[in-house]
Amino acid sequence: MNICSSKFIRLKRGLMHSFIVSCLHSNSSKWVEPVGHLTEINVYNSATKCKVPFVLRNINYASWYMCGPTVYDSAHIGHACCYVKFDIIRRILQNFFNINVVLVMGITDIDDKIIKRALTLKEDFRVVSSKYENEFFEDMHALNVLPPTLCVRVTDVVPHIIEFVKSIVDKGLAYKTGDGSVYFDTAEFKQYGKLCPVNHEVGDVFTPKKSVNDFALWKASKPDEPFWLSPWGKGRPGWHIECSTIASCVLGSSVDIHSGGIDLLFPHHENEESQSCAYHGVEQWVNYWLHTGLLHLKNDEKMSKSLKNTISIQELLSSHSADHFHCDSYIKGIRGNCQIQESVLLEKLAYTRQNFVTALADDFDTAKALAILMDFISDINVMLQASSQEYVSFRNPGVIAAASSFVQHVTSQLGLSFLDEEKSINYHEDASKIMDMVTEFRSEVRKLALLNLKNKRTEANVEHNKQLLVACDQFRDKLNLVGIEIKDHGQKSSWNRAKK
Ligand SMILES: Nc1ncnc2c1ncn2[C@@H]1O[C@H](COP(=O)(O)OP(=O)(O)OP(=O)(O)O)[C@@H](O)[C@H]1O
Ligand SMILES: [Zn+2]
Repeated sequence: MNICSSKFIRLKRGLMHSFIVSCLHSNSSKWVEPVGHLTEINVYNSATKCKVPFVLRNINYASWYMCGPTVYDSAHIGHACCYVKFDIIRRILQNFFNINVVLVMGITDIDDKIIKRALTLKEDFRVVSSKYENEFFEDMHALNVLPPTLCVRVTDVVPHIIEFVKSIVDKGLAYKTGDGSVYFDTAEFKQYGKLCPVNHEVGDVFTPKKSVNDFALWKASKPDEPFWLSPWGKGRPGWHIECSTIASCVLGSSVDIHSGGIDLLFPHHENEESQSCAYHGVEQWVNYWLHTGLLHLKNDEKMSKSLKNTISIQELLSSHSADHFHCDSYIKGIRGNCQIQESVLLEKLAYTRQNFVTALADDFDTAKALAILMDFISDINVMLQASSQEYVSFRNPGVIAAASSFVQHVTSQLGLSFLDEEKSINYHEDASKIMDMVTEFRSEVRKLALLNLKNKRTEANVEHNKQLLVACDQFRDKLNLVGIEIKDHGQKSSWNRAKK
């Protein structure tokens, strides 16, 4: 079995040993439990800082908005970490709890960093952003991350953003400054500080903001910068308003899940929640805030494009390790003398099936679910490897096939690259058949040599048979060099892909 080790992930955020019905954190009082369909899942919500029951407003689907990348440079393994984790959660919702997920991703394709990069490269900002957007989705595809249901670029929704900002200004919750920018008035919006407690401090003399917490909804453009015409003059959207507008355009005034790396919790998500509640006139816009931990470097620095300390996704993919287990040769009958305890294995299979899903329902605890699965795999391997010297006449490949197909099914449902290398050989049926024939021919030669050695006819014969066995071993070693592992089991042999 090959499982991309990068996907053995810990999705636990903080210490969350048991489900706490009533959260002790003060934030819980600001969170309103949604009304609707109660699922079996409990989820850690950054809005409550504890696990809460996962309730869908509508049984037919879960609406999910995910902040996408700012496309001014190549994606790195920090992004891989973030999007792979959410991809696994999405697959768990879809494949283990039968929830129809509508996932919307916003792409920041206009921003200070993109403008700066475009100036350096002497390119139009659209050329830069579309290059890195395409590269991002190619990387995600290589990581087996499912594409979003809908992907929306900021530049596609600028008129909607202007309308969104105007509505907040009209409600008296945002103000225009002398340079033609518009700021959200955090002191005026009483719910500000839902995700992260804030002090309402006044602004400093160097900025036109009333409070340090106030943030730009609309930014006046500088000369030579890309701009859109608005009621406040030439400008472009602020960062936070993009996500609120895209998510609201597609998903409306209430969103089940909103996600991103933990670095986005404040101020990005705090600001998104505030301005969206202000725009829609609702108490709560997002019901469940999911955040993933960040990938740091040894010096504790966050891996990020702007710090230029990144490792590319391609580098990661070229060096992932693999594990193997050898059910196929037993099922096919090549490995005959394994000690398979059918009743023990069936009991273990039932236990694993049940506890695997129970772990996933507990805040998508993939670490625990995979530990349960790995335990099961190791039990199978122990039985497969415990070969007796005697030939075992009673074989039970059915139970091994059931165990193997369960493992393959759940790992593929999680999107893990299970049995990839073996699959790639199986896809090439010819290569697989050739290897079967090579192994069969070699075992036939070995068997004859071993039989003749046992009979010990003449000195010359013994020498001759020893040479045949040496030749068989040399052939095995050569195959190993090209990634094929031959294993001898008494008079029979099997083959599989060698460990990297
Ligand atoms: N090191 C990291 N570990 C985990 N997630 C990350 C990391 N860096 C970025 N992310 C997440 O990836 C998503 C896209 O982030 P973004 O494009 O802003 O990346 P970035 O590398 O942090 O860029 P910048 O340096 O320009 O801020 C966000 O949800 C963010 O939280
Ligand atoms: Zn966002």
